[in-house]
Formats: sequence, C-alpha cells, structure tokens
Amino acid sequence: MSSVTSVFQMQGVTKVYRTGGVEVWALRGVDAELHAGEFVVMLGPSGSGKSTLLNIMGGLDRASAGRVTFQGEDLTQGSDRALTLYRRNHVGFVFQFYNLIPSLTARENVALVTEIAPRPMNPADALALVGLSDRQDHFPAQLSGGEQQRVAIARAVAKQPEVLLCDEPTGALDSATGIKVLEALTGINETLGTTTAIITHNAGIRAIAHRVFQFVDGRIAEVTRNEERVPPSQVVW
Ligand SMILES: Nc1ncnc2c1ncn2[C@@H]1O[C@H](COP(=O)(O)OP(=O)(O)OP(=O)(O)O)[C@@H](O)[C@H]1O
Repeated sequence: MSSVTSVFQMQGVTKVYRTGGVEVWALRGVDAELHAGEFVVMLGPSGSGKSTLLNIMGGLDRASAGRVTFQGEDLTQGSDRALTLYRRNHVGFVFQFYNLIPSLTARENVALVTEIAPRPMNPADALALVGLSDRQDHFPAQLSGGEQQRVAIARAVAKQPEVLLCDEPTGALDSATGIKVLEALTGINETLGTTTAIITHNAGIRAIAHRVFQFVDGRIAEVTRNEERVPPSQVVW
C-alpha cells in the first residue's frame, strides 16, 4: 500500500450548541482523517453534522471537545488570531451561494483575495483553471449561476490553499451546471493537488470521490473508498 500524508486528524470531535436552555449535540465524537491530495464527499441527512464538522475543520467554529489537527497544528487549542491566520493562509471555502461583489468583475472579485494572500496565483490563471478565461471582465449579473460559482471557486483557490472546503457547492444549480462546477473542483484537485472536501445532498456525487464519509446523527457512520472514480460528466443526478 502506498503511504499517505495526513492533512487533518480528528479525534472524538464533539460539538454542543447551547441556546437558551436547549442543548443540541451537533457532533457526538467524530474520528476521521483526510489525506493529502484526496477528494472526499460528505453525505448524510439534514442535521447530521456535516456543516458543523466542515466549519470546525476550516477554523470558522470550534469543537466543544475532542481534537482536530491540520498538518500537525492543533486547531482546538489555537487563539482566535491563530485561527484567523490559519483560515487566511491555508483554507479556501466555497458555499452554496457565491457571495461575489456585484460591482466588481470576475477578475476583480478574485483579485480582492490575491491582494492579501502570501503566495497568490494570478487572477487570470485562477479563472483559467475553472474555464472562465473568456469571462474575466464580466460582472456577476452577466454570468450564469454556475459561472458565478466557478468565479467563487477561482477566488477560493487563487490564494493556493492546501485545502478546499465546499458546503453544498452545487445546491443551487441544475444538473448540467452543477456538473461543470464539479469538473472545476476535480480539475483543481488533480492539477494543484488541493485536498478537497465537499458536502452534498446528492448521493450520486459520491461516485466522483476518492472516499465518502456518511454522516448519521452527529457521527461518521461509514467511510467508503471508491476503487474506481467516475468523472462528473457521468454522475447520475
Ligand atoms: N449555530 C448553531 N446554533 C445552534 N444549533 C446549531 C447551530 N448550527 C447547527 N446547529 C444544529 O446542529 C445540528 C447539526 O447541524 P449541521 O448544520 O452541522 O447539519 P448538516 O448535516 O450540515 O445539515 P444540512 O444538510 O441540513 O446542512 C442541527 O441540529 C442544527 O440545528
């Protein structure tokens, strides 16, 4: 078996939200590992804890108990400042809604991030990676939903993060458009080796992953490996 480098290690990750007198156990002890360069799909019913885990991995939220390390650095013990630097320097996020600035072109939206990144890619190169070289000077309103999402992906990868965390990146898109977005993500994973995790409600998307994490009730109930991956164009939606 080939050796793998671990990017994330999670042990006993627990998250309890306390609102008023109510406790919600979003995560009930997650043990998992993500390997360098792998593409993981996270599936599971609504409320099973997928977004909570992704947000903790991305340094947007903190675990209540348990341990999460990124390249050996303990995210659960870090200061707020350390988490901010971690997010800025190492993590790209993609969400269901694109959050582009309407008054800026595609290239300017990407450039906003590259201006503050330590080792940025040229915005034009990032847009080329997602197949939008000919749309650089378009404003968001002049782009389709899938094209806007690809600009958001270009923005997320332009700072050359080690990890790309995507929460329902195709959730607002029809199947043909969603496939193009998935092609952009798998292409980046292959070209740049960016470790990628995607949350989806669409079980068909599991086929594009190296590994699939199945969430049930705040736990990862099953991890499966695809011996053969299917390209996004062949996903049954
Ligand atoms: N900020 C919060 N405050 C209180 N409860 C929360 C908060 N965020 C999430 N929860 C609760 O934690 C549980 C897990 O939520 P989470 O969003 O992680 O699930 P999910 O699997 O991503 O669901 P979905 O597929 O619907 O996005 C849910 O019961 C949710 O209501």
